[in-house]
Amino acid sequence: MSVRYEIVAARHAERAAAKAYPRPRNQKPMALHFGAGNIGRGFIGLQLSKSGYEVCFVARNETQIARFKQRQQYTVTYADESGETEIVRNVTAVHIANGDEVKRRILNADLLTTAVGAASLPAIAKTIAAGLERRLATHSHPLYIIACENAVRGSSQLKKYIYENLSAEGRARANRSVTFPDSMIDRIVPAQPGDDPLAIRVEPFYEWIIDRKPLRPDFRSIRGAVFADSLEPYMARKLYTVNTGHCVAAYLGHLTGCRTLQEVLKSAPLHRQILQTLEETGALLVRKYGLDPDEQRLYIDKTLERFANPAIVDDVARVARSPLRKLSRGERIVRPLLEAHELGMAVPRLTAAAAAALLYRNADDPESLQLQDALRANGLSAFIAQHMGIPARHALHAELVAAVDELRAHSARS
Ligand SMILES: NC(=O)c1ccc[n+]([C@@H]2O[C@H](COP(=O)([O-])OP(=O)(O)OC[C@H]3O[C@@H](n4cnc5c(N)ncnc54)[C@H](O)[C@@H]3O)[C@@H](O)[C@H]2O)c1
Ligand SMILES: O=P(O)(O)OC[C@@H](O)[C@@H](O)[C@H](O)[C@H](O)CO
Repeated sequence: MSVRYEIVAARHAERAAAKAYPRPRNQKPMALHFGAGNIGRGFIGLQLSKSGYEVCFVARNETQIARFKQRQQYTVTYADESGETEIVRNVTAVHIANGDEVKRRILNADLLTTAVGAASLPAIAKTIAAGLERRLATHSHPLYIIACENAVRGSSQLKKYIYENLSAEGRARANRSVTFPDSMIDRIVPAQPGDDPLAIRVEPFYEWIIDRKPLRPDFRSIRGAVFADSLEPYMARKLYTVNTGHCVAAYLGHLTGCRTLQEVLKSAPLHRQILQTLEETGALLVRKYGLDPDEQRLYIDKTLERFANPAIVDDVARVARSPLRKLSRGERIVRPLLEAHELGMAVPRLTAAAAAALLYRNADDPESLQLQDALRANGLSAFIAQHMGIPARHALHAELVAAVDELRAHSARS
């Protein structure tokens, strides 16, 4: 193909794309969602479809993509006594490696969401930037990009990765028409057994809180989402209760040979330890983020009930996954440890939970093997200082080392 032909073809494509806006009134708004995994199908796709969007998943699994294209719908079943099932309609999918199709979808999207795992944001940012570059050269229709990950200010993180891959002109244009509201999502969607690659089973509870500040009047509301002027307290409450509690349950449960969260919560001593840890982080949330103590107590009780939900089977391995991420400084273990310490609050249970995380090893979890390799190669103290960001001079450092020693001694005895 000659260079001249390519230029003419590209201009033709851009002119055709420019005509796509404004979109005909009868056409549904379009959402492009990266990651057709548990939360993508079990929460984000469902809410977007209910909000009137046509949803296209950007996925990696060929079988799943073929089924999406063929059926254009899938089912979500609620894990409670009702056993109710909803049909999610107006969905399709495209493979992440199909660059042209992904770009075309980005060109026409009104909303772009992600649920790929925080570690995959840099990788998908490249793909999104390539699509944005083309879109922004063509039209300036507003686009909202919301990362729905367990990550602090995930959309802002994604924005940074996308901007690193945009040209200077692309960045200037993106500043005018692309908005990245941060959000917090909560729904337990365990790994799904079964033959159907699309059907999904979810707990009935959900929370999706979106930062209201950057939204303009053109933002199309999302069914079930709540808009908050300050995301921080909601984010901290969820991270330090649901995710810290989950971690404690999974890492302590793993040490005692439990395979599911349901099994862990049935053990009275483990249940007590999880509760006591959440009382520590709860006290921190009340003090630092001004939460109401009674409401926090109810939130903790509800959270433990959700963990124990007998209508789902949530593997310890899923909840414990990626311990290097979970042991990093801004995450669910170290962040509340440091904040509590700064305020002079004692957190022995949380320290013990951190020790359990440090001992986590599962042959199927590559991060857990890296963690154990790092501990073997450089020692516990170096890991606590370098990876967890708690230097040797910090009082918590010695407390953590002591907690790990105690847990190792205890494991050796039992
Ligand atoms: N499952 C839950 O209970 C839950 C609840 C709240 C938040 N989250 C968060 O949602 C995110 C997704 O979690 P999940 O449980 O759905 O995980 P999952 O493994 O079920 O789904 C992730 C999906 O992203 C896809 N993916 C990963 N990297 C990709 C890439 N580079 N390109 C294209 N696709 C890619 C995977 O193929 C997979 O389908 C995580 O950030 C998680 O912390 C999960
Ligand atoms: O997804 P992760 O690995 O960050 O954390 C595991 C679980 O704690 C998490 O997925 C919860 O189920 C979820 O955050 C509930 O909303």
